[in-house]
Amino acid sequence: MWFLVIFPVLIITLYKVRKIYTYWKGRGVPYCVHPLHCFGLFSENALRINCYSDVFEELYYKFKNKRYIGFYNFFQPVLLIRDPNLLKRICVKDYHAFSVHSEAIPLNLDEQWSKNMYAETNTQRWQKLRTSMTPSFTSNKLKSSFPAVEQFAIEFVNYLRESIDKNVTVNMLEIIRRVLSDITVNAYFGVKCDSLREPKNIVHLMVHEAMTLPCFHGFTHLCSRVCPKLLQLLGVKVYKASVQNFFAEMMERRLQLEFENGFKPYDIITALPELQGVKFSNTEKLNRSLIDDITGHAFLLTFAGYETTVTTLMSLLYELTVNDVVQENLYRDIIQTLDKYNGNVCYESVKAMEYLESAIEEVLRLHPPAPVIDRLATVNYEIKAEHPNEEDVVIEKGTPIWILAKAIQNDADYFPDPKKFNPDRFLSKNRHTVAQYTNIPIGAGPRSCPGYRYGILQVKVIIVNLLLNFKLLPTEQTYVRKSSKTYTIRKHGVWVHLKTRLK
Ligand code: HEM
Repeated sequence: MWFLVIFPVLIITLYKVRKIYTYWKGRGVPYCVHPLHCFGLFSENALRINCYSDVFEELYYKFKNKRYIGFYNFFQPVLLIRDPNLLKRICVKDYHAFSVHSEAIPLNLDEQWSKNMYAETNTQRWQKLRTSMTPSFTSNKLKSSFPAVEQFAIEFVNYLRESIDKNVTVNMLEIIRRVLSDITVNAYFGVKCDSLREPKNIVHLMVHEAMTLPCFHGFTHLCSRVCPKLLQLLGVKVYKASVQNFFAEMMERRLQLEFENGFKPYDIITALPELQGVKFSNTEKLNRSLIDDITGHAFLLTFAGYETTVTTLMSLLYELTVNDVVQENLYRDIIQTLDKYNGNVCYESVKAMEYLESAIEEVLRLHPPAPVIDRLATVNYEIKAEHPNEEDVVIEKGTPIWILAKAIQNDADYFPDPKKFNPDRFLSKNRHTVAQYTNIPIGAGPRSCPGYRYGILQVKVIIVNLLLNFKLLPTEQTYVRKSSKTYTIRKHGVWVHLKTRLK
């Protein structure tokens, strides 16, 4: 009896699954077949079998000479882009047809998350947010944020000097996380912490908690792709309620102080459209839903800016530690530039360090914090055949597009000896050799990163202060490679032997 029910259900399910997984074949798009096909190749990541950027790099080389690849993310067909000209069309020329990001987190899971700039699908609301934020990253604004960042970098070096013996080996990951978390909460929430000396302070612990989004991990991640309704039923949010409340209270205090006493940490928050025209001249309590929205934006800035900056710094520290010649070139660049500025570490002198700029560009090429850039087709879009083995393909509205940034940036056709850390590639005399759209660590087009210059400023100031005081030497642990299964950052951190430089 049961058999009569189960058998037809099984046949219908198999038919539907087969229909999904023949989607790209039916369109004449080269596609990948994989042992874990029924969950899409992304399951490798969700099941913690492999790091997703490694999976994509493998695919990139497997489909050499193809401009795009059909792929399945669980039950959803996704188009992977491997050609720089096609990525230019998607992100820049025909931007209007791909103006939003695909859903990293299902939008109906958390209303507050869906309102932030990255997740916003309404292009008019996105434009308003973006326009309000852009002036916060001009050179003048960055210059005004310099003293605060420099102060944290000095504290960082003082801490290293105080807490270590003359020659010592440290894991930089936890220390860097603490410094950058202090810089971040100071900039957006106006709170001053000393997480170096008080690593268990509640604000730092909460930042850490906020950055480990449950939606991106293990079973919850699998559920968010396969059955988001289940997560809705279970009440799973992007951020835990305790974390949300903690930061909302901090934001409320910050805004009260700002509007009552003219206190100004970094005006990126007060520039937000939600706060335009709002009067806070009296002390009555601020509207909670407004505070929640503003906190949501501050969370995005923290999420988008903190983890990417930590990753960039860790990769740079690693490469400098294992490449002594590059480290010494950089040290020389710092000393020689500072000589021209009377030894002053200031916005202008740091900006003038060309080799430092090139080293950061090179580390972002080699280890981009975001290995894949995504878009969503907002209309049906035709990709015309350009090669004999291609057909015209219509990309249906609603199809996610994933651009294989890291794989492109590590392709020997664009960057000779691509795995070599070689900042010279980006010196002004060599820059013309870098082909357009082959290096996109901050994305491309109108939706590229608005805040990276602030992140890079933090990286520069910390590296300058560190190298002026210490030489970075490798130890056995430095060479152990255990990258995280989900992120590009080295999970076990970067072990460095610090040797005090004699002044
Ligand atoms: C080295 C540091 C950074 C890197 C490598 C980086 C990289 C990226 C990338 C790849 C994107 C997606 C771009 C696209 O889809 O085309 C992005 C978006 C974004 N980033 Fe960054 N980022 C960095 C630092 C920051 C900082 C410090 C902030 C904030 C202060 C920030 C705020 C944002 C925001 C708000 C978006 C979403 C933009 C939108 O959807 O319009 N980023 N970033």
